Amino acid sequence: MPAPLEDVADALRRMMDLLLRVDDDPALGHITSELHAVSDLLEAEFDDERPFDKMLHSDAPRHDPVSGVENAIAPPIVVEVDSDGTAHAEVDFGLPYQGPKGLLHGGISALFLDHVLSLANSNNRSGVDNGFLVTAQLSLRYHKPVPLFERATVSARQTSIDGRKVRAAGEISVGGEVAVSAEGLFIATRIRPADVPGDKGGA
Ligand SMILES: CCCCCCCC(=O)SCCNC(=O)CCNC(=O)[C@H](O)C(C)(C)COP(=O)(O)OP(=O)(O)OC[C@H]1O[C@@H](n2cnc3c(N)ncnc32)[C@H](O)[C@@H]1OP(=O)(O)O
Repeated sequence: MPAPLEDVADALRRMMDLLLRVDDDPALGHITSELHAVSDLLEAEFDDERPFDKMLHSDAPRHDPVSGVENAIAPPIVVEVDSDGTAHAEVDFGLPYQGPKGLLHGGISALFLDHVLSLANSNNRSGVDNGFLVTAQLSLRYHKPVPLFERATVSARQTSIDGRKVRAAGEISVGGEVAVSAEGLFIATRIRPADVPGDKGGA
């Protein structure tokens, strides 16, 4: 059963989508008041439960803007990793991710590719220094627009390990055709997870 915070994030996703479907209307003033009332309630009743510092260092995968089940910005996608190390996820991008009319925003493509390339690397770290693997370079090629409301596959695989430098490549495909391809260089930081108090996950 999903945790209550996941349910709340899901309700917020529904609302963000609906808000992009309505026209500007004075009647929305009522909705604004209702939303502020909900935020006031959150501030008053729950604000102290997860101190900001704790939130920054724990359970990062639950908060991130791509897979984070507690983050309404995330669809969220579920990334699976095959035995050969390929990471992949399926996603139907909706209106919150729109750039040109009916098409995916190019920056959103970069965000999702960065994330899935990163997971392809973090799931295959043998021989890599034990720092956080962070993106140092991300190069994208936009071959075709990605249509909204169609099943897209985001996939990635590690391509090389060279000391602290790890490379991965991937693509967003729709209908079996590559729409966006990416190559990324990830570097293991000198700071290690063990140096960060309370860290439970992340890049
Ligand atoms: C929950 C899932 C989370 C998913 C997270 C998705 C991934 C992310 O979003 S990570 C966040 C975005 N990225 C960042 O914030 C990174 C910011 N940059 C940094 O922290 C640093 O510049 C960092 C760590 C990349 C490199 O710094 P530093 O450790 O000092 O590197 P340094 O020792 O100088 O260089 C190491 C090697 O990398 C090379 N290098 C360093 N930076 C770059 C770069 N940007 N491009 C190419 N090469 C580089 C150097 O030339 C050097 O190569 P060599 O060993 O051959 O001489």
